[in-house]
Amino acid sequence: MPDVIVVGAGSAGSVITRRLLDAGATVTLLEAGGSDTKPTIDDLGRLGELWLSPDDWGYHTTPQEHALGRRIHWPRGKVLGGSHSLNASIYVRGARGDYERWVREGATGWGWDDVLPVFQRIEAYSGGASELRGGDGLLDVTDRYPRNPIFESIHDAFVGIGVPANPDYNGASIDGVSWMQLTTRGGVRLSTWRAYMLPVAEHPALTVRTGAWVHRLLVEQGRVVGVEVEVDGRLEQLRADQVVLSAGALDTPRILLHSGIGPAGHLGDVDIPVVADLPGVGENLHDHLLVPFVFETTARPIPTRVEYEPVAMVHSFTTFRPGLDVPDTQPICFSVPMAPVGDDVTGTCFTLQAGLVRPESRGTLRLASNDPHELALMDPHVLERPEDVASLRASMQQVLEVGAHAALADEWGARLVLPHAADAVDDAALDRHMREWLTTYHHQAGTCRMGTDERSVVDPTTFAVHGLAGLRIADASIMPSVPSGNTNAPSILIGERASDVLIAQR
Ligand SMILES: Cc1cc2nc3c(=O)[nH]c(=O)nc-3n(C[C@H](O)[C@H](O)[C@H](O)COP(=O)(O)OP(=O)(O)OC[C@H]3O[C@@H](n4cnc5c(N)ncnc54)[C@H](O)[C@@H]3O)c2cc1C
Repeated sequence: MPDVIVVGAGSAGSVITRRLLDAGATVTLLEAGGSDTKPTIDDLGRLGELWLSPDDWGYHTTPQEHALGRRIHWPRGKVLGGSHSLNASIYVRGARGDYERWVREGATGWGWDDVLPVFQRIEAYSGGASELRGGDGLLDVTDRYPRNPIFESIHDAFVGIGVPANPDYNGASIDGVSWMQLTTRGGVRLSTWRAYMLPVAEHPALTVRTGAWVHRLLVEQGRVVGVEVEVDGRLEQLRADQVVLSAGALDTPRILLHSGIGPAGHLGDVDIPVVADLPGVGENLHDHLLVPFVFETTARPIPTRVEYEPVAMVHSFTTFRPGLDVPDTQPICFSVPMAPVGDDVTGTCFTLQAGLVRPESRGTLRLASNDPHELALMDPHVLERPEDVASLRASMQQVLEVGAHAALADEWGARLVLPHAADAVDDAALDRHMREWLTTYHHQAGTCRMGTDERSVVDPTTFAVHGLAGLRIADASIMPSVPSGNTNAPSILIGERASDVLIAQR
């Protein structure tokens, strides 16, 4: 019998598996997706080709009332490496205040001073080790890559409108405009699957099963004893001493609900017998949001992308909302159009995406039925809270100012083509654009949040699910609230800290 079953070979699950193997455990790693050997995975600039491909779960939200009733596509990695195999590989720890907020939200032991050494342990930072950065971790983090000149001008434009340049947003402060730090090696995507697991792929105590879709947990007398998994259309039962769910913010709660672990009322509605009445499972669903502004360059073309060149290199963190100690906005800039433009646009295009990263709106993930094959109902309630609209509006106004700065408008002849400048004249027009074009920033979190109150799901110290033995959860679902930056590094952090606990308790 294997010691541990880990469900999900994504950002967190790959880390946990490696650390457990190093500590002498026997591990079965179950991954619903397949191998990560495609060139589109290697090359960060081709990430868009992976969306709605077999490597993407291809999820969509329910119709969003405050986004003109649109269903928003939520790509999620269904492949070794998980979402780290189809993301932009931007490495952002988040702000000190994000983790202090986690503590206030009930995640005891997750303050900045607790997490900093773990971030350092993860990183092999191109800038080298310091009292704030790690130099010899398993994951390469680099800002040393050839820079496309359009990004030099975008960076200059941010500085030109008064945003401070920050040479290391993962250092003393997150604030300001920065060159992104990416998880690549030799220019090629480096997921945690590749960094942590490939070197031990032949380990005798490791079994990796791809195409293994876990439907539910096996629970006997309050103890999780294994999983039911679909492989090639057939159901199997696998047993272990411990099960770790690292299936991500959308699939971890889905597996729990199909196991009868969740709000009793909802489970009754979909005819699933209640194993544990945990009202917080599937609650607190939230995400970061983006709104694209596409500019055509009429004075000179953006140099053609070369192989492995990332299409995003610059981002910026600013706090607009009064009373916050962390940024509420993080615009992200692309050297390509990130939304369709009209036939009249013949030049090259870049995109400045306004970004909301301190959302207050909260939604739910629920089951449509007791059939594990059926899409879950994911309703993040985007833009329900007025604070979110205000922050996003401020970010939109900031990127319009950046686009109009001489570094772009004069040097490149940048002109707004989405929305057309004539359609971006007043608040009402910008509000329409926001709701029409809003997309995900891909940072869903919080659906099994850590805490000790009655609506929390996971104990912040042990990673155990309240009231159940034999089960741990370690992925983006346990974040009490999404940090003010991209969620990959915090998910890896969660994987590292969960493995510490599992190893200590063996
Ligand atoms: C398109 C995109 C771009 C992004 N860009 C960035 C970025 O640049 N920087 C950043 O910091 N963050 C980014 N993110 C977010 C970041 O990748 C995620 O927050 C992070 O990967 C989450 O890690 P996780 O371990 O929680 O889940 P995942 O990495 O998603 O891992 C979950 C794994 O579980 C598997 N799984 C799910 N259900 C089952 C099941 N029932 N049975 C078996 N296996 C299952 C999945 O296939 C997957 O491999 C992006 C995400 C996406 C989708």
